[in-house]
Amino acid sequence: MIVVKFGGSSVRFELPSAVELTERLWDAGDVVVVVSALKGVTDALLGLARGEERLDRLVGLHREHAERHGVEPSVLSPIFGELEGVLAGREKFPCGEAFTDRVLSFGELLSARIFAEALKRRGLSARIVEPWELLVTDGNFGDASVDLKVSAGNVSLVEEVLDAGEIPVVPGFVGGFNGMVTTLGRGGSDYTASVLGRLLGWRVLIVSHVDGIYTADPHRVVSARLIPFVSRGEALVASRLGMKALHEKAVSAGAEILLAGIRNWNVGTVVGERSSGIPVVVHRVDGESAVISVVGVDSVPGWDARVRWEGGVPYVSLRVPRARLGSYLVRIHDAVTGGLFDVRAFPSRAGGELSVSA
Ligand SMILES: Nc1ncnc2c1ncn2[C@@H]1O[C@H](COP(=O)(O)OP(=O)(O)O)[C@@H](O)[C@H]1O
Ligand SMILES: N[C@@H](CC(=O)OP(=O)(O)O)C(=O)O
Repeated sequence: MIVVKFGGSSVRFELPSAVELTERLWDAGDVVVVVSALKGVTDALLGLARGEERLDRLVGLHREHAERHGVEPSVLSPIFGELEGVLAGREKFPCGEAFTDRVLSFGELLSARIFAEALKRRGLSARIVEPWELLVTDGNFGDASVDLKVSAGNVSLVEEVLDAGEIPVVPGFVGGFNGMVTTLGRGGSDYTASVLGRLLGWRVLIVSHVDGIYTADPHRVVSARLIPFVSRGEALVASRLGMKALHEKAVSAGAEILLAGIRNWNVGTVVGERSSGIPVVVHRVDGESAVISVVGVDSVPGWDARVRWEGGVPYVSLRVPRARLGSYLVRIHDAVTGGLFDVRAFPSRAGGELSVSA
């Protein structure tokens, strides 16, 4: 039994693989699917809410995506009709933030519809579960937190779908508060999955373009290596300091999280009790400078930086010019991993011990 979450890159660029993985997991046991909006769509919806984006571009993008994957585009028409109504009725919302959140929620609603239809095309039964019915939030528009106690009472909405032999497809990133839609913060679909994992008592599989958590962003540091086990404390600090592979709130929700790549389905990292004791180099941009932090160490050889602690996890941070972020990342990564980190001493991925199964 597993909650599987597909990120924006996976649903936009690797939909057949995501659907096939879901089918394999479903063959092995119960599955709940959580999807993000197609990559780039949440930003486009933000533009739409601000009057800076055209609706027809979004309609075209989704219709084309549906068609490419054998899904009849007209299934999306009622959702676009609803979005048009929302855009025309801005004054009905109590505040601008409530309007924006409602508009943003359409990205996940559209991708869930396409995903559910794609599952049906493979002969599987699937049903969308309304996320605002399932996850009750604190009403903090744009960055809402889920009330776990209250939401626990709604898990039956997922169980009913499973009992009917159907795969529940839950649009991520969205919850509800007093009849209004609230979003859970950018990147918040991980959080949706983790909350569902916690409420159901199931493990969570986060599937994205990367196989797991690396010693640094693998798109920036070619020598970065996968870390098989990352403790919740380490993951929390790393995501808070800018590590993009996993949302901070997803870690806090407390479920055991497996991270896997969409192309090979290998589980590269497990986030839970265990730690591999390997540092993670993370970064975030802050205006004209960038802050590089190394999580899991109390010093960086050759750099004068003060150690800080959070939840028993040490880390050091260094501010560098933004324009030189790339070269600093490589230098710092190699300084902290070079001596202590013999790649051969660690399995390159936890997949050797753990396979993706429900
Ligand atoms: N330490 C890290 N380990 C793994 N990925 C990282 C790390 N730091 C940043 N990232 C970034 O996190 C992103 C997560 O994958 P992505 O495919 O963008 O997610 P999604 O499927 O949700 O769109 C990758 O683009 C990767 O470059
Ligand atoms: N679509 C939302 C939520 C999300 O989690 O997306 P992704 O899984 O693509 O990071 C966002 O862009 O913020």
